[in-house]
Amino acid sequence: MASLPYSNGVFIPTFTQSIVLLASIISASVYLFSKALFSRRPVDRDGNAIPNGPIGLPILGSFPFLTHFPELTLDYWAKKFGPIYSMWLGNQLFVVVSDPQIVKDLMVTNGSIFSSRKEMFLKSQTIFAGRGITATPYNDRWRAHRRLATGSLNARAVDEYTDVLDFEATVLVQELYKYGKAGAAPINPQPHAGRCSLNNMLTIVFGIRTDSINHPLVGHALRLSREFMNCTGPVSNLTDFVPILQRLPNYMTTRGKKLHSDLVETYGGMIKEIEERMNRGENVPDCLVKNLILTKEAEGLDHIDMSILCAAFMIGGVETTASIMQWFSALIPAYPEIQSKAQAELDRVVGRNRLPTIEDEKNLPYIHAIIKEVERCHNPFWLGTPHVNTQDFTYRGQFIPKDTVIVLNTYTMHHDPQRHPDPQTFNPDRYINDSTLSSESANLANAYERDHWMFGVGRRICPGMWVAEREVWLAISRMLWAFTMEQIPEEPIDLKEYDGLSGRSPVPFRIKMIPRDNKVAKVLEV
Ligand code: HEM
Repeated sequence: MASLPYSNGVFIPTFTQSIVLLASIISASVYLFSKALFSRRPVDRDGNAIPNGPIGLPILGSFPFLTHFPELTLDYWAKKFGPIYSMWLGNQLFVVVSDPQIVKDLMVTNGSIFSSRKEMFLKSQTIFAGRGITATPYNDRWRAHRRLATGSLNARAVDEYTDVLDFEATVLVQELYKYGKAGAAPINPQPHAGRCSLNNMLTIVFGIRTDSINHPLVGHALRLSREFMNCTGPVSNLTDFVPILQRLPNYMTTRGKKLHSDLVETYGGMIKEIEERMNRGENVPDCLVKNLILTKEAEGLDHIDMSILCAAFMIGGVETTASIMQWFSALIPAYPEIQSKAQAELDRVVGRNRLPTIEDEKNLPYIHAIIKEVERCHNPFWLGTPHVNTQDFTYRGQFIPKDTVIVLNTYTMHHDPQRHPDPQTFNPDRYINDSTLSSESANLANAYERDHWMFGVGRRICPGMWVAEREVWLAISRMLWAFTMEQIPEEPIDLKEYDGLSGRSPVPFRIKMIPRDNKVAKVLEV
């Protein structure tokens, strides 16, 4: 019997044994990896495989490539793998769609299949506790919430509170004037834009507003929205895709639970106050919460449902519109010639004795174009809010199994050089002949003519887009009417970096907002 090569009880292989051992390990690894790979490329009954895409790492999939600026990685892969490709994040299959016609075919034409949501561990299960219109799967609960949301946000409802949006836009410009010391002091417009959006949502949802940027609710509500944006993101949390991590204590889960209780405490607390006032017979202004309280039995809503629905409004409706105003004010100081052109248009149509109003919008195509271009260049949700298909589906010979997460790759579509020549350049002229509202553009028959994809698509398209467009238009047209916005030479503005994971706004910056003439103080009454 051949003696075994032991030394002090430790196995020391000979050269030949080492080769055999190494070869066995390699072939076992190759076998396991290719088996995993094969099982990760499902096929339909006819043998059609899922769309091609990056291979990714074992267990993690493509997650490690998406941690910072994920939209740039998705864009890179779109160029490599084409307008529809797949990727795995942990155990979850994603299909990334980067072509308007494919988006339309899947999410609009087959909207009955592609309109659900994945109940992500952190966002849906932990923070929203299975409620909240944004994260709810395509079911009766979602339908009820969507009906309630649309009732408060559709075009007709928005007409009814345009005076609120108008008032808050004036307050915004007044505040920028005062805090910027009539152009003498540098100012960061971000918190002011945040309060403008916050007040609009507070009025629509709770029938209240804050009277100053120092009101405690301003800081608190903006912190909650920011925390939500920092905790969630369609491809940001490994916990969502590696189920074992969900059972282990971890920092993100703790943060998610804390955020859930803060949202319920804050917005649920405000709902209770309104209900108490209604029970005492006090006059409560018309608002979403009043409507929810009056219909909660008929709609089968409990306290957590109502709290999370209101939280979804306060999150979805504040950081987003504020973000567009913030990107605008971060970007526009670098383009004095665009400002001058916009101001010439405003002076011609509106004059210097009053602020622009929503009725002026149709006569101010260049302002309209500036806003669309800001939205194209700085969509706060580059990855949108992904949809999920509720049935297996084969599209152009590519299999998309049930429960796949479908990502609308808006970065690639917003930077398609065929649709937007020289796409990295900020150039409002590209929209000068597009007089549509985004809510109208979303319904164009030709998907390639849609202005941009910022509000999502299909049955889950943002129901807040009418209010958002009007609010943003009033704020931006008035800023342009009142101020020349200038960079501070020693404080360059970083437009590449951003804050937030799921919704993005510029990192803090300061500019000079110089009143254009002495009519500004007079019209603003400051
Ligand atoms: C610039 C502003 C806004 C942007 C960029 C934005 C973007 C989006 C996007 C991308 C979606 C997902 C659409 C999809 O699934 O395809 C969405 C959904 C939603 N948005 Fe907005 N939004 C904005 C303003 C608002 C406002 C002002 C509200 C008002 C409360 C709002 C409320 C909602 C709600 C409730 C949903 C969930 C819809 C559903 O899942 O059925 N959003 N939004």
